[in-house]
Amino acid sequence: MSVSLMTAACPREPDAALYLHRLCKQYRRQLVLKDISLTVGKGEIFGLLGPNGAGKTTLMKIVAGLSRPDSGELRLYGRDASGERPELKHLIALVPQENNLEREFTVQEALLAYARLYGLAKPRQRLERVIEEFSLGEMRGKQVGVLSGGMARRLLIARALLGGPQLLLLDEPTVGLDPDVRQELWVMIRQLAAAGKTIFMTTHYLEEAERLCGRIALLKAGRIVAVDTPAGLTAMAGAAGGDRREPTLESAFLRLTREERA
Ligand SMILES: Nc1ncnc2c1ncn2[C@@H]1O[C@H](COP(=O)(O)OP(=O)(O)OP(=O)(O)O)[C@@H](O)[C@H]1O
Repeated sequence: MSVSLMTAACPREPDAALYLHRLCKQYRRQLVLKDISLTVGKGEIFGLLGPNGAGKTTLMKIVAGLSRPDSGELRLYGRDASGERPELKHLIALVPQENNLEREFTVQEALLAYARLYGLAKPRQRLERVIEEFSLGEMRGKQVGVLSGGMARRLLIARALLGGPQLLLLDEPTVGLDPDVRQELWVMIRQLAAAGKTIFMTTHYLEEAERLCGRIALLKAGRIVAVDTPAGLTAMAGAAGGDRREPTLESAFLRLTREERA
């Protein structure tokens, strides 16, 4: 099957929350990201999918400003973000895959410490706002180390929102969580997007991507092989034929990301 790069209802660059053009990243001699071009509109829930080692976390880190691209363009809300960008610091927040909360702190202390570390104005006011929005009131005195996986994840997202970012980067937000908690987080993510936040997320759960994401980019060995809606990607797999079963996002994922191995 030949792979075409499809782009469904791609937002125009001036309106974009995130704009990437021919972005490349190399680690030692390995080219990890190759000519990544992508536009994510404001308020979108956009999924970045791909097999292990495809480059998802590397791309997340670059967008978050934790790593620099070697070449290419990166713009956030119309502003250049490929180099030093202190003025964009509060526009964007990354919720990492691993729980990096200080276990000895209480929920309240963890939030306050973060607000102070990032020099946020009115830290107590911000703290109270996220505690209310994330229903953390009963947990505020609890030690972080005793929180359930779901509560810790909720706290990580609340912490990321303290600075009022417009673009939220979620790296595998529901990994290791039970189905109930996962669904709770989906509701929360949808509410954030409905409130105007842009969500750029990675996940290995195709059902999650299908339920949450308006559009998905499939990354394979550092290259984007397709960008489309979940339905568009599924249809692409169906159109390729060769399989009598009903096409699914999973079959699309497997086809498109296994292509060159065949
Ligand atoms: N700091 C680093 N130094 C050298 N190579 C790295 C570094 N970080 C990542 N890589 C390599 O870059 C490639 C992409 O890794 P990355 O973690 O971005 O993939 P991923 O799609 O997030 O994978 P996963 O789904 O397993 O989390 C891999 O080959 C990895 O070994």
